[in-house]
This record gives sequence, C-alpha cells and structure tokens, in this order.
Amino acid sequence: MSSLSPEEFVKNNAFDYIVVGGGTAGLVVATRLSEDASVTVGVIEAGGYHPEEPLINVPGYFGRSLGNPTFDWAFLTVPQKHANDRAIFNPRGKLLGGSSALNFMTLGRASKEEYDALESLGSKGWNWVSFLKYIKKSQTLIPSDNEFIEKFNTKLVDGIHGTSGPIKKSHSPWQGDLSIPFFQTLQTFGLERNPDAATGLATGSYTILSAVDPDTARRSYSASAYYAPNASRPNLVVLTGAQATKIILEGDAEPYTATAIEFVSGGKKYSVPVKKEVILAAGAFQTPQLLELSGIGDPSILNQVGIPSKVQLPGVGSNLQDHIYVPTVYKVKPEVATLDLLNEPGRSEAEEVLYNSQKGLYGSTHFALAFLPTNTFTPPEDVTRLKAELKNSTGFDSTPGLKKQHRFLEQWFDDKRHAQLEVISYPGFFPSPDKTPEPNAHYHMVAVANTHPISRGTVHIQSADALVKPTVDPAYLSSTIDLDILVHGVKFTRALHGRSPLKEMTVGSVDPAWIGDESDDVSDNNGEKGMKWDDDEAIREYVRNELQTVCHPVGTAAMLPREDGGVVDSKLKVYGTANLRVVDASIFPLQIAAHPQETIYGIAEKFSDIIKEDATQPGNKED
Ligand SMILES: Cc1cc2nc3c(=O)[nH]c(=O)nc-3n(C[C@H](O)[C@H](O)[C@H](O)COP(=O)(O)OP(=O)(O)OC[C@H]3O[C@@H](n4cnc5c(N)ncnc54)[C@H](O)[C@@H]3O)c2cc1C
Repeated sequence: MSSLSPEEFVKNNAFDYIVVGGGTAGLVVATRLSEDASVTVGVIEAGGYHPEEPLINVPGYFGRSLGNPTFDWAFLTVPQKHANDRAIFNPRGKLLGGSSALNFMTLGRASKEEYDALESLGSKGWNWVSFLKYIKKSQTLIPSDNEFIEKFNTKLVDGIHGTSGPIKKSHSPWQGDLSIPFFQTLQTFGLERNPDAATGLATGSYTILSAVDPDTARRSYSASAYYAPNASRPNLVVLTGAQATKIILEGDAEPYTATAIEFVSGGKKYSVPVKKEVILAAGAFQTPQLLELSGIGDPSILNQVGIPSKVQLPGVGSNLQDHIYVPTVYKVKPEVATLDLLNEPGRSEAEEVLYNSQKGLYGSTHFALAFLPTNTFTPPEDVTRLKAELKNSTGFDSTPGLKKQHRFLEQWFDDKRHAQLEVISYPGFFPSPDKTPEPNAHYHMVAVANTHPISRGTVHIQSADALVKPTVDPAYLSSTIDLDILVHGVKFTRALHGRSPLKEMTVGSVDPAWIGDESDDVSDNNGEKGMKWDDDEAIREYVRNELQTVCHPVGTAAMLPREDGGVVDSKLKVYGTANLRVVDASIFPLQIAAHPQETIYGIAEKFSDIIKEDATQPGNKED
C-alpha cells in the first residue's frame, strides 16, 4: 500500500516500527525493515509523494524546486552576525525522499581517516571498513564507456562501488568545455587528478558521479530507488502530509519508553501507538526539534517554552556544522560550451525534446569538483598562522566531545591527504535571483566552500508549538579561520583563471570584478570600480556578503559518548530511552569533507542491520 488517510493509518493497530520522516535515511530504513514480512513499519512524512514530478526527476532541472513550498521547508537562519546580519536561505526537502529529492545529486565519499575518526570518537564499529560495506550496499554503479573514461581520466577502481544496490550512480554524459581545462589548470597548482575519489583518498580533482539512472535519465533517490519498488508491501505503510509533533515517552525515570507518536494532518491531531521502536529521521534541523518537543534536551532550553524535561541531553541541537560556499563568476569566450547555451533561442525547447530520448543537457548534472589541501591554495606562512589559531580557538573546550573533534581538525589542517577547500566548477551562469547574465555571454561559475568548518552553531525550538519552525543559527564564520580559508579560496579562483589553459578561455572577472596590478591577467576592469586582489579586508567583506549554504547541516544529535555531549550511542539509540533511535544527518558528530548523501545512505543501511540484529536478541523477540 502506498499512501492512505490518517484515520486508516492510526487504525492499523500499533506498528512494530514507526519512522518519522520519509526522507533520505528514513525510507532506506523503512524499506529494509519491511523486508521481514512479519514486522509492520509505518512512516510519517510531512510532505507529499511526487513520483512523476519533472522538477524532481529531471537532473538538469536541479535547483528549480528550491523555495517552492510544495517541496521545500525553506528554512531561513537567524541573522548571521558574522555575515553582515544576513539571514541565509536553507532549503530542506519536504516530500517523500526528503532532501535526496531536492539535492544536486552529487555522490561522494570522504577520506578513510574521517570515517575512522567516528570509532576513535567512541562509536565502536563505525569506521571506513563498515562504511565501505554499507555504502556499497546502497548503490549500483553504471560505468561510463571507455571513450568517456579516457577523455575524462576517470577510471574507477574495482570492488569499492556497489553493484546491486538501489541508488543508481553514473557520470553525467554532458560535461561542457570547461571541466578538462579546470583539471589541467589545477594541476599547475600541484593538485593532481583523482580518477576515483571513493578509495579513501578524497583529495584531488574529479569528474563527479551523480545519483542519476542513465537508463531513464532520472534522479535516483530514496523515494524512487528504495520506496517505489517496494510500495506494494502490505507491511510498509506510508502516511504523507502528516507532521509529527511529539513522541510520547512513558516511565518515571530513564530509560523512558516511546509508546506513541502524535502528529497533525489536515489541521487535525492524531496519535499512533508503536510496539517496538520509534526511529527519528526528520533531518538535522527537525530531529532535534522533535527531541526537544518530547522533553529530551537541554533543560534550560525546554524550560523557556514550558516543556517539562525528561532526559537531560545538552547535546541536542548543538554542534551544528554546515558547509558554506562563496560564488565567483568569470566570463569566458562565447565559443566555450557552457549551460549558457540554454539561453539561445529555441535551444531549451530542443533540449526538452532530446531529454525525452534520455539525451542532452537536461539528462546531466554539471559539476566538476576539486578538494584541496591547504598547501595548494594558502601561502605557507598563513597555513602556519591559521593552524596556530586553530590550536588556540575557543569553544572547543566546552565539552569533551568538542575537545576530541578539535584534535582531528588540527591534525588534518595541514595534512596533504585532507582537504580544507572544495572548488566547484559550474559551466555557466549559476541561476541567482538578483543577478542576470549579459545576452549571449558565457560564464564559468566557480564556488569555493570550506570542508571542515570550525564554526559551530545550534538549532533549537522557539515554541512548544511543533508547527513553529525551530531557530536555526549555524553561526557561520563565527570562527575567523573559516573566513580566512574562504578568502584564500576566493583569491584562488582569480589565480586559477590567470593560468593556462583556463586563462586562454577567460575573458575577464565578473564577481568579484578584480582590479589588479600589471600581472593581473583576469581583470576586465582596468582601473575601474572593482576589488584589488590583495585587499584582504575587501575580500572578507565579499565573503560575508555572498556566502551561501552548501546545504549539508550535520551534528545536531551527535553519535558520541553521553559524557562527551552525545545524543545517541553507537546503535543510534537516544540516551535515556529504551526504544527511540535517530538515523539521519544529525548523528554525524564531525563534518566530512564530502557531499554527504552517499555517507547518509551508508549510515541508514548499517543502522537497518543494527536494528534487525537487535530484534533477534533475547528479550526483544516478537511478543
Ligand atoms: C538543495 C540541496 C542540495 C544538496 N546537494 C547535495 C548533493 O549534491 N550531494 C549530496 O551528497 N548532498 C547534497 N545535499 C545534502 C543531502 O541531500 C542531505 O544531507 C541529505 O539528503 C539529508 O538526509 P536526511 O535523511 O538527514 O534528511 P532529509 O532527507 O531531509 O529527510 C528528512 C525528512 O523528514 C521529514 N520531516 C521533517 N520533520 C518532520 C516531522 N515533524 N514530521 C514528519 N516528517 C518530517 C522531511 O519532510 C523530510 O522528508 C543537498 C541538500 C539540499 C537541500
């Protein structure tokens, strides 16, 4: 059965498991648990189900659903003190599939050491080897043909990609003219090509793999890959358009038992009982919100809105880490093939037709990526200065867990195996509400993003009313180290366009509009209004004014020992409860230098096995 009315959902007797949030991780777990026909699984999802929606399915339409209330929660942060008080837009998927339906489809892995760090931080069994096993389980690689592999130097390593999992993984067939010169120019800065960044060494430049099924040229995501093929299972029951408001916890002391979920649908309140476990998968903003609404969190936060505290866990909603990017734009010669081609009369319509036979620009996502260690984009004296600042940075001594994270951040900061900057090459004028491309001009948008943010923020309830969004304060740039890394990144984009072969394709800089000295090869502003390449304060201001989120929030219900500020243990069970677990981006204690969805699929697959195994333990058998 696919979807049904709330009345039918609650009449279903009690489910064995209820998953709150049918998003990226939630649907993996619901699908895996319902493989056992003897257990019943209910899913409560606030958004709708849109299996045939082109805005979701067509890879080349990525970004078009953002801000649309049918698909997007559209969070806004509180004004960011260190970003000139700007409130930053933070999209989050509000539909079956969650953010995997809205995202830009990049699949990627972090370095081996970043996964092993989880085990060192206290979570036994969470390491590179287990991630490799479970990420593989989640995906099927559809290899490119030899011509593509040779042209883009992208021969993948056998044995490390999945061959029979639900999510389809492929290279985008259309790459434009900029990606190879981008890679070649990066090599002049000492950054090598990494033909396969999934081996545990994730630095270098590479042609991305996307969550796209090349046979259908459609997005492959949790709703299409996990749920849809199994939607007819009678023991998997999904309720859409229903927002969970509270988990009912019974007992007088820890461990409390989750016995039911309250939710709202169509303006009416409902309650549905659960027999075995409640699994929270509402994402990095709303999982902590639901925990707090249910009496789990920092008592001082709960008291402010009159919620009685049950389990004291100050880590709930803290430790928020996000990747941020700063866009830069360069004009390139009009003969360079970029997505600006779509502005030509009739081209977009022609591409729509091509797409119907799974071809052309709309069947592709369009990024080439590079992950840079500090030595490739920061002068040595600044690496030393920033590392010293990192050593003395405050806030990391506030909990033992943060102290332990700090050790890794320090260790990785000047390690050539670890990236501190991501450089994203987008062939074209990246859509933006307040900027317009010149007619017939072609562009190269290069975004620079930090990979290991030092800033830590929070997400907390501001009301006992579950329908009021939580307050999101990522405290972007509260660490000046994050700011300085991005300043070096912005400068790096200028240097990049001043070296061959990109130099020969570049006409000039647009954003920022550089003015420079006689060695400035990329300025088209000769002495006019613009930014001097060595005016660090002006570049800092540019970063504060332009930064956006890469949409990768993690860490707000961290898997760490309780005494270290953790919220869940290594079986993802919420401390102080008997049967409440969390599986989503919020459990990741330390941000990874990668786009997270591949890792989140791995977490959800591993967690499904943990739950299945726990269910076979004596005392947990079927009643
Ligand atoms: C615009 C955008 C672009 C991105 N690009 C990439 C990319 O290219 N590559 C990459 O790896 N990652 C990308 N990401 C990040 C990645 O998609 C997310 O990190 C990941 O999908 C999060 O998965 P999750 O399971 O934690 O949460 P989600 O997938 O967001 O799932 C949470 C679900 O819970 C539901 N929910 C929330 N509250 C409630 C409630 N109270 N009751 C019922 N349901 C509720 C939501 O509606 C949602 O369906 C991007 C994200 C965005 C938003």
